[in-house]
Amino acid sequence: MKAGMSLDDPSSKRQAYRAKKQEDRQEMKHVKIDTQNTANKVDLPRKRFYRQRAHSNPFSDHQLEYPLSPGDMEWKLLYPAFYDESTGLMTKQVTIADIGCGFGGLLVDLSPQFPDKLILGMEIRVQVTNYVEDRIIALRANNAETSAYQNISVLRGNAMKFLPNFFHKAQLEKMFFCFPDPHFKQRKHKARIITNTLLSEYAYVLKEGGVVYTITDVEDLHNWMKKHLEEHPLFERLSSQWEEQDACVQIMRNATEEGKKVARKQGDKFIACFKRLPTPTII
Ligand SMILES: C[S@@+](CC[C@H](N)C(=O)[O-])C[C@H]1O[C@@H](n2cnc3c(N)ncnc32)[C@H](O)[C@@H]1O
Repeated sequence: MKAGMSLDDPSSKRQAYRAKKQEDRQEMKHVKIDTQNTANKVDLPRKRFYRQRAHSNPFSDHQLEYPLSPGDMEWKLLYPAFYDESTGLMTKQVTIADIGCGFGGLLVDLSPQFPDKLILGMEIRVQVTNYVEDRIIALRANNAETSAYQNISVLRGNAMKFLPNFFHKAQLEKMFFCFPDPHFKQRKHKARIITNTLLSEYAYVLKEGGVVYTITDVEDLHNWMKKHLEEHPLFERLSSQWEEQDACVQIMRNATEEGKKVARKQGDKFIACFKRLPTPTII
């Protein structure tokens, strides 16, 4: 705690809470959960201690850590239960990405739906990423006997800059863009997470037949995302019948914190899903 602060001061309470959580996080973040030890219950993190400005500029030079190439990424630190010590290799690779995962609601709900898939949230804001890490630590520790939530993890990253550093070509099966920042003003549109150039990068890391999921409560942003995806030669819109039968669409509608906020206000939710088309052969 900083000198001159008292514990009655809400900001010092937050500092103390964060410092304690930071300590626990360092200790437990990369730990392989002992499935026999079900005694170590961990409190779920409290969101109010992780408040941060609503927006982080994706063009700023944040101090971000990222691997030089996907082969350099130490995934065993994020998914220790999927690391085979005898071979020194991961038994699975990440195939589902939640881009701008916020407080992690989608990750938590997707986890039991896809127990055999590794799911990664990428989030640019530090405190929000810390919250999700602490949430996953608590869920793993509190469900040690079933080994639940071992398949989800989060990392702090700028998805608009470094995706190909993390993922090989055609590695991903699904990418979620749930309630992305709308950047309403025209001069800010270039900061939107779906643009022509970025779509080519997303197409690179997605496998053929993979799916881009989008949902927003802002109609203008929905039209923008739809237009850019429709115009891109490597994506094709999936039908509303397809959306109706897809389990992820149902989860995405209700799981995320933003989605819940919109539901409370009885706002609209606009959904559009697109399939990654085969890359044409150049003759
Ligand atoms: C409006 S919130 C939605 C969060 C979550 N998907 C949900 O539905 O509750 C958008 C999130 O995207 C994150 N974000 C914005 N730009 C990003 C970027 N370039 N890379 C990673 N995360 C980003 C923001 O920090 C924020 O948490």
